[in-house]
Amino acid sequence: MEFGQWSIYYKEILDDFGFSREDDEKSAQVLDEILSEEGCLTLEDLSKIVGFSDRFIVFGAGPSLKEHIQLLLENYDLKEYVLVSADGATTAMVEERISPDIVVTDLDGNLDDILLANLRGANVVIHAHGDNITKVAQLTPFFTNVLGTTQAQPVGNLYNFGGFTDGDRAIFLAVALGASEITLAGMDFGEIVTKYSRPNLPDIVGPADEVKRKKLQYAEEFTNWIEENENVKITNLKE
Ligand SMILES: Nc1ncnc2c1ncn2[C@@H]1O[C@H](COP(=O)(O)OP(=O)(O)OP(=O)(O)O)[C@@H](O)[C@H]1O
Ligand SMILES: Nc1nc2c(c(=O)[nH]1)N=C(CO)CN2
Ligand SMILES: [Mg+2]
Repeated sequence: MEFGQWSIYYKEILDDFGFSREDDEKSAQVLDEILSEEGCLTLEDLSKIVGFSDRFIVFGAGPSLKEHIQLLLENYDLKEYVLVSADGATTAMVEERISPDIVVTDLDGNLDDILLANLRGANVVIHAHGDNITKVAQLTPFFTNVLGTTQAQPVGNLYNFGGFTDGDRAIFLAVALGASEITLAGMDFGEIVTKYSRPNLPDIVGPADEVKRKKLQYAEEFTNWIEENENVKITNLKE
C-alpha cells in the first residue's frame, strides 16, 4: 500500500486508539539511529535472502495456530515456502522446531524465542511505534539482520509497507517481497487470544480485551484489503 493511501487509515487508527503520531515518529527516529549505527537490511537485501520462493506462509498467534502447523507439517513441503512468523507466533514455531525465515515484531512477543529464531537464521523486522520506544532502544542492538519499519512517514533506513498489527504487516511485507501466494496459518482474528499472544494468560486461550478485539478487526480489514487490491492469492487455512 502506498503511503498516501496508508496515511488515511493511519489517521483513523491514531484517533480510534488515541495513539500519538509524535510518539510514533520519536520511536521511528530512535530505531533509525540504532540501525544507522549497527547496520541493517534493505528491502532489496531481504528480497535476495528469501528469493528462493514466491510462496509465503504467514503465521499469526490465533487459536488455530498449533492445528494449522500440524496440517502444514503433514501436507506441505515447508522448505519450498518463505516462512514469516508474526511476533508471538514465533514461540509456537520454536516449540515445533520450525525456523522462520522472517519474524515480524513490535518486540512484545516472547523475546527469548524471537532471539533464538534470530540466532537460528531468522531475519527480524522490528516495528517502532509510540508505545514501544524503550523496547526499541534497549532490545534492537541484540538482534542481527534487522529491517526496520514504522507506521508513520518512513525516515532514514525505515520502511512502511502498510498494515497495523504484526500479522497483517507480515502480509504487506510478503507482498512487498514479491509473493504470488500467501497461506495464512493461525490468523483467526475474532475475539479469542492465545498464550502465544498473551503469555500471562492462565489458560491456552482466553477472551481478547476490548483493545485487542479492535486491533484484530483492523488486522482482518487490512488482510481483506490485500486480497481485494493486490495481485496475490491468499489462502486462509481458517476458512
Ligand atoms: N485471534 C488472534 N489472536 C492473536 N493474534 C491473532 C489472532 N488472529 C490473528 N492474529 C495475528 O497474529 C499476530 C501476532 O499476535 P501478537 O498478539 O503477538 O501480535 P501483536 O500485533 O503484537 O499484538 P499486540 O499489540 O496486541 O501485542 C497479530 O498481530 C495478529 O495479526
Ligand atoms: N502506538 C501504538 N502503535 C501500535 C500498537 C500500540 O499498542 N501502540 N500496537 C500495534 C500492534 O498490535 C501496532 N501499532
Ligand atoms: Mg507484537
